[in-house]
Amino acid sequence: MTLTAILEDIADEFRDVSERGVVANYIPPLACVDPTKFGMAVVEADGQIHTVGDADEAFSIQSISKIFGLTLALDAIGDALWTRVRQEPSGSAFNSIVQLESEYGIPRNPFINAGALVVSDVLVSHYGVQEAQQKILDLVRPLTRDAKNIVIDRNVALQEKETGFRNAALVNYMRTYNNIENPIEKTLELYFHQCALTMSCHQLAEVGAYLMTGSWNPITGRQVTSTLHARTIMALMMMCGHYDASGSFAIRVGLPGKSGVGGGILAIAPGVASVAVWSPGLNEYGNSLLGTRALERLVQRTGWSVFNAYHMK
Ligand SMILES: NC(=O)CC[C@H](N)C(=O)O
Repeated sequence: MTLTAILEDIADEFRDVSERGVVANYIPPLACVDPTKFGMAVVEADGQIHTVGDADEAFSIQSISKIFGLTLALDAIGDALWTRVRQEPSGSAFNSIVQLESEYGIPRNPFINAGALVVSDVLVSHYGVQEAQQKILDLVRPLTRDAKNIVIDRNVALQEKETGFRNAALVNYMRTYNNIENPIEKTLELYFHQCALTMSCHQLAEVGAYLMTGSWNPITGRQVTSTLHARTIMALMMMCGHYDASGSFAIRVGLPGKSGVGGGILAIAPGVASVAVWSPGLNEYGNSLLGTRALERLVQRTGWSVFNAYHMK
């Protein structure tokens, strides 16, 4: 069976499912997204792409953008980043504050909100708010064949700013431990704008393909980061990419993955495929309900889990 046929099977299976999770409602524009949307895109190692459903419709990638912020921060300051954020799973919700007090304002990892806010603060110190936003766009846009609607949605960023009290609390709290260097408004501004990156599954699978190859984009041949940074990012995706559901994602799907509250997930089969899925309804952990199930199905059909011993046969 071809990959395209497998994707069509998966989309067929989920088309009429009524239990689709709940769209994120704490960021007003995300609350209006149609929960029946479903798209999937797979880029293979040779750059070939397969898509199904709403794979060309742009959505808010939210926390998936933390991958790109982290890529830039590692390239900017290297290992110095790890003095300000750790490399360990948190076992708590994406927006949790509880560990910060007993751990002196040092977040567990760069994929929970507190950690991503530190990454944003690093980028603000290094580039300034405006230039850092441009750096993020300049990182992702050249990695896809068609980047014209990859934008930062200012309305999403603004509306999140107006309701983002929890993120403001996290930054303020870390500042009391001197783990935020800039005025909190600046760090938050970059964070909200980064989260408001908008692209389709088709584009996201192409943009993420530099992780699949271990550092370069298979479409353009362009080197994106170092192999060490790509490996670090994927290890963190495996351990922390789905917050307090990262363990069950690793068991069910077995691929490094990163979710966002817009309902997207980017998952990487190293050396094999870069996969993006979008279904806006979320489970209780804030990860796409059907997106996770679709990835689980894909791996059952292809054997792509990194924990499969099939390649040893
Ligand atoms: N998990 C997510 O996608 C969270 C991102 C969102 N912008 C927030 O900070 O709450």
